[in-house]
Amino acid sequence: MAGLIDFISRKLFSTPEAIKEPDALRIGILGAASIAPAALINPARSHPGVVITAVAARDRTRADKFAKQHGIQKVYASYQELLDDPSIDAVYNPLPNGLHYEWTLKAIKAGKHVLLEKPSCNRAEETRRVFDYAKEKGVVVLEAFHYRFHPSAHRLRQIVSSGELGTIQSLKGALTLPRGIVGADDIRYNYSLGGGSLMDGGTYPVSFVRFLTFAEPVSITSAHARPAPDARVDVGTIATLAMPGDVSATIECDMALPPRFWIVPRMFDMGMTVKGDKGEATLFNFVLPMLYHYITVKTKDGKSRTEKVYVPPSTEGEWECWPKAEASWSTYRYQLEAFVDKIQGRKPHYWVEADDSVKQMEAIEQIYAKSGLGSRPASTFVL
Ligand SMILES: NC(=O)C1=CN([C@@H]2O[C@H](COP(=O)(O)OP(=O)(O)OC[C@H]3O[C@@H](n4cnc5c(N)ncnc54)[C@H](OP(=O)(O)O)[C@@H]3O)[C@@H](O)[C@H]2O)C=CC1
Ligand SMILES: O=C1OC[C@@H](O)[C@H](O)[C@H]1O
Repeated sequence: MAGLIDFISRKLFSTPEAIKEPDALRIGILGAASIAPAALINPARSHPGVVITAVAARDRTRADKFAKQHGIQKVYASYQELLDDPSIDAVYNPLPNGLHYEWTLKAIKAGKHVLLEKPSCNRAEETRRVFDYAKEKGVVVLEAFHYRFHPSAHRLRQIVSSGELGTIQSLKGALTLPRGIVGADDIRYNYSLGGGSLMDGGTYPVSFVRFLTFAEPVSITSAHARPAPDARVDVGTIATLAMPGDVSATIECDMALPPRFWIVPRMFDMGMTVKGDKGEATLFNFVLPMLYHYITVKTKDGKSRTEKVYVPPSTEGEWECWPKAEASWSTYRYQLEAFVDKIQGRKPHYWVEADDSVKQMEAIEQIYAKSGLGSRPASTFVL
């Protein structure tokens, strides 16, 4: 999946290499993770204020190969060695979910800012501790919910908030992948590493529902998990969240949707539909909108329209502090812009606040509790 995203980003959305500023932020990567090129290395190329200077992997040969492939100068054979390098300002943590807590705390202890992959941790309590510690140490930590930095997500929220759809009644969002994309040995199927579909794709529709409604679930009405061979791991989950004001939100995630009627292959679904008493709006592909997306708005007076929002549609109102983006900017490029702005004391165009990340994990844990699978294991790491 990450390889596919990376290939498409490089082929279709590569942006010119920027001339780097002398005081560019030096970022190191913890792990030769598949998502790192798409989420950080490629976006960094066009950012004048960022240089990817180091990578660490548990295996030196793997780190060497990764560094050579991506033109990264320094290589470390352990994550701690990279954290001990005083020339590194910030780290990207794309480790398996169950290691996010430990290595983010260690990075903060080393005085590094952290771009932390989603989901922030296995448990809300761990997320809270991470952000409290970051505050104490005066460093920036950002949960990498990249889709939220792209203008398409904000445009849908603007439509919902404008009242055009009337009183909101329901939302339906998904991130489902057809069978064959995620291998059986993938970290996503490993319970002790924080695996599970809800922890993976499911975090997106949960996060987007919370973003669009400016609210937290009042309760979880229902949650059904389709178990993996390790029954503590969900291959897929479907849940209904009761949101304030009688709004019902259905979220679906799946890492291996079987073909329909055994033969008809399934498509990716990364959409969100919001229905109100005056109309409805759908954002097709809210997760990776840079590849392709559209927003359709249909109102009960018979009108309909389609919008595509690759760059901020205006320079006024809520768009005022958005960067001068190019249409080729990915969600990750927008996210990197905000991460650097925050560290360098500028106002980012959008930010995922600490409390938002904590509440996100609370919602994930509540859904797991309702499905009967329970939260992913708490980290045993003590700082
Ligand atoms: N924002 C986004 O769009 C996406 C985010 N993600 C998130 O990024 C993270 C990584 O995902 P992905 O890149 O697909 O995963 P990978 O399996 O490709 O990478 C995980 C990395 O973790 C390291 N690692 C450390 N300990 C272990 C262990 N015990 N078992 C396995 N790996 C270990 C490995 O590093 P080493 O090189 O040292 O061996 C590996 O490179 C997850 O949190 C996931 O949710 C994933 C995809 C998309
Ligand atoms: O963007 C994504 O889509 C597919 C998932 O497996 C991945 O972890 C997620 O971040």
